[in-house]
Amino acid sequence: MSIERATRTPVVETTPLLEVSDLRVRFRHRGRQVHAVNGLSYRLAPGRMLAIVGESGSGKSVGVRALLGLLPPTATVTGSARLDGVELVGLPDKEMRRHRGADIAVVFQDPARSLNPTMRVGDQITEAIRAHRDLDRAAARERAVELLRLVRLAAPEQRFHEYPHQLSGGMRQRVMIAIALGAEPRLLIADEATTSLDVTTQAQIMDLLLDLQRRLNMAVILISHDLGLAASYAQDVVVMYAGRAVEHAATAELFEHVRMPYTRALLGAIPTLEREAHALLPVIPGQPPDLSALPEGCPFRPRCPSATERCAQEPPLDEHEPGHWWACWHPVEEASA
Ligand SMILES: Nc1ncnc2c1ncn2[C@@H]1O[C@H](COP(=O)(O)OP(=O)(O)OP(=O)(O)O)[C@@H](O)[C@H]1O
Repeated sequence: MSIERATRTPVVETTPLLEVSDLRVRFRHRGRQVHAVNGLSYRLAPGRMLAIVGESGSGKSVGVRALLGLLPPTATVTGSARLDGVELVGLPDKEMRRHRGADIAVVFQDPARSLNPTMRVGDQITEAIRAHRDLDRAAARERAVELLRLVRLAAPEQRFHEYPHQLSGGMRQRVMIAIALGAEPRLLIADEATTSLDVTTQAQIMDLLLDLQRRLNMAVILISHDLGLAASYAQDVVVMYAGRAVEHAATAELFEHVRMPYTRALLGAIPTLEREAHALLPVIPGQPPDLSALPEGCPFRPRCPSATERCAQEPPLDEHEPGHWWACWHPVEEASA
């Protein structure tokens, strides 16, 4: 996909670009097995933004790092993640490196740590472009300036020659996005990419991501603990708990017709002031389960007000209503939702 095609009207396609099914990630850690991702399944169509939300430790990051081959050697990944039909799980390192950056790119939370402090930002973008595309240095540099313009960095020709410390946090994150776009990926993963930014800059970066997603018909996965951000920008939402998707639907459907008690607890746990400030770290009474000693049955059971004996058996993630999946024996009734 090229920038030249950027003005193309996005096509709403239903064939998934990414199909994750029964993804599992275990870590060997101090003689124990940490079950970080436990049968995660979801789909993402091209040109859509999917938010993956959940409390800290629910497996959001590990679940996407597994797609990128960015897990340490202590991790074992099983299940399936197909990107445009290509199976990513078990892909040899060399092939994974080819896909990473080229087909899937990622922007992390901390641009200061992701950028090389000793290199001019323009050179870093140029390098990223040349790693994936057969362009000579001059053409790649021209393209780098074009990308800086695309991510709406003011005075891109001048910024090209600057070092990361000369830029603000928001500008650095724009540079990271430019680097991620260098190879024209089909899928961009933003892993808490705006969390360290102030509210105004956060909104600007999110507007930029949304605009790029639409103009380039790119799929975006937004990993966030901020439900307000997910509700404002994403078209689809996956709610994760203890390494599983527990509810999945289009955003409006999910927030208007919450069915999973965990999602409702997440929503209910957001204090109003924080909701307005978009600084959302929901607090639900009780603790998430120990991932090295997961309980039998529904993992939310010990914290769930609706739990019964039936919950000792794990509920499957089923499509109970068209486009709305949940994993619960006792879904929230419409009236009380
Ligand atoms: N290298 C590792 N070895 C052992 N356990 C790990 C490792 N990396 C992650 N984990 C565990 O996997 C679980 C899921 O982590 P993950 O980072 O995906 O959570 P998250 O939902 O993204 O949370 P946060 O919002 O805090 O980043 C956590 O309990 C974490 O401690």
